[in-house]
Amino acid sequence: MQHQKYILRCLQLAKLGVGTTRPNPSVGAVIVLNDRIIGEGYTSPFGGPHAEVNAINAVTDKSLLREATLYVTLEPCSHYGKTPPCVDLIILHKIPKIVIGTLDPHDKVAGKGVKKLKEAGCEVIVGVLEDACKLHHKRFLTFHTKKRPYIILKWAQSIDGFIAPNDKISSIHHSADTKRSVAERSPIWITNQYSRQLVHKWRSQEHAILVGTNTVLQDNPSLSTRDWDGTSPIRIVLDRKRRISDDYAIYDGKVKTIILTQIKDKQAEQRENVLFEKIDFSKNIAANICKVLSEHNIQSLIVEGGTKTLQTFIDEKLWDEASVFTGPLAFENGVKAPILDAAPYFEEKIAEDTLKTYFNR
Ligand SMILES: NC(=O)C1=CN([C@@H]2O[C@H](COP(=O)(O)OP(=O)(O)OC[C@H]3O[C@@H](n4cnc5c(N)ncnc54)[C@H](OP(=O)(O)O)[C@@H]3O)[C@@H](O)[C@H]2O)C=CC1
Ligand SMILES: Nc1c(N[C@@H]2O[C@H](COP(=O)(O)O)[C@@H](O)[C@H]2O)[nH]c(=O)[nH]c1=O
Ligand SMILES: [Zn+2]
Repeated sequence: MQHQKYILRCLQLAKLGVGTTRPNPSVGAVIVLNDRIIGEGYTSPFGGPHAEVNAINAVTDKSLLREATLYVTLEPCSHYGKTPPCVDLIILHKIPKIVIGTLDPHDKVAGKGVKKLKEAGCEVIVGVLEDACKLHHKRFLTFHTKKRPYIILKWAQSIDGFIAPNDKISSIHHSADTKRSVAERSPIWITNQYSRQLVHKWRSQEHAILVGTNTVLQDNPSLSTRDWDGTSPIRIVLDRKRRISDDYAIYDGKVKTIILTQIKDKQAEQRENVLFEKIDFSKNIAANICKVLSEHNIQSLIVEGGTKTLQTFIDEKLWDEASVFTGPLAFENGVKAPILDAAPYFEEKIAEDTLKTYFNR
């Protein structure tokens, strides 16, 4: 129980760094002596010290470390990256006992951290609150074990199961939408301001965000985190036939944007912050998308629609988590929401909206 209590605290700390530490995982660490926390820390933004180093640095009287226990969500690193190995510092300070949530599958660690600690005479316990630690490190673990990003599907549907009303569809098929200029295009909001702010928080935690062509043409989304204090994810946009013109917000140059297309031309590639990647749209599109994203070292992806794009990931079984909002509006007709044959793990209310969370297990 004692071990669980401190790993839980490590997890609380680790959550504070999510979205800022890539490509490193956001790890949490606490140092305990006589059932009291004497130091704690979490991973600094990329290039900065790891959680264990921050926790050790937080202990003023370093002599106490010789009798203390270090708790950490992930196996301490044993290799030189931007910073020296954490195990060396642990050994240097003669910390006798290390309790680890879960092992690090990274090629350069994978058990070597534990081995080095044991060889130095430390007592090492692995696997305390392991499932919770694996869930917390889901992006990093998925990327290194499955060689693809962790994939989160997200959409908002009306009470009668549509993601947009019909008048939006009619204008998709007349791409020269004469009624609304590009600047005037926006989503029909189904969810309330609190749900939308939560989505911006989620965006700040993910490495990339993907939408389909029709979503861009209809909504002109910016896919930013403007309602949350955090970095906007890399924008990934499907545009097989290059139907999206330069005046859409995705081409504003503010965030790195990758257009997945069949048509690549040198001139288009010269836009600021925009990259074009060719993919095969004839089959296994979700897998082809994952392949390109992995090549860009993208560790996580939130797919925000529309239905065709989301259903592609569902049908190819390439998703890990889904967040589905249901708002109080009824549309009667329109773009039907994706079909997800799964039972929710959680259901909660956000004012009048309902949020269901699914895991693909
Ligand atoms: N409420 C919500 O949460 C959301 C609502 N929306 C709404 O949804 C509507 C758009 O949804 P939808 O029409 O489903 O469109 P999408 O945004 O999913 O775009 C579909 C287009 O993207 C390309 N594409 C996507 N997947 C594939 C695939 N598997 N194979 C080939 N091409 C693919 C195709 O472009 P091409 O034909 O050029 O090849 C296709 O026509 C809009 O009205 C928008 O407002 C959108 C997002 C979220
Ligand atoms: N309509 C709808 C959503 N729509 C999604 O949000 C995108 C627009 O985001 P932004 O770029 O921030 O304006 C839009 O293109 C679509 O992917 N999301 C929601 O949480 N609730 C909603 O009711
Ligand atoms: Zn480290």
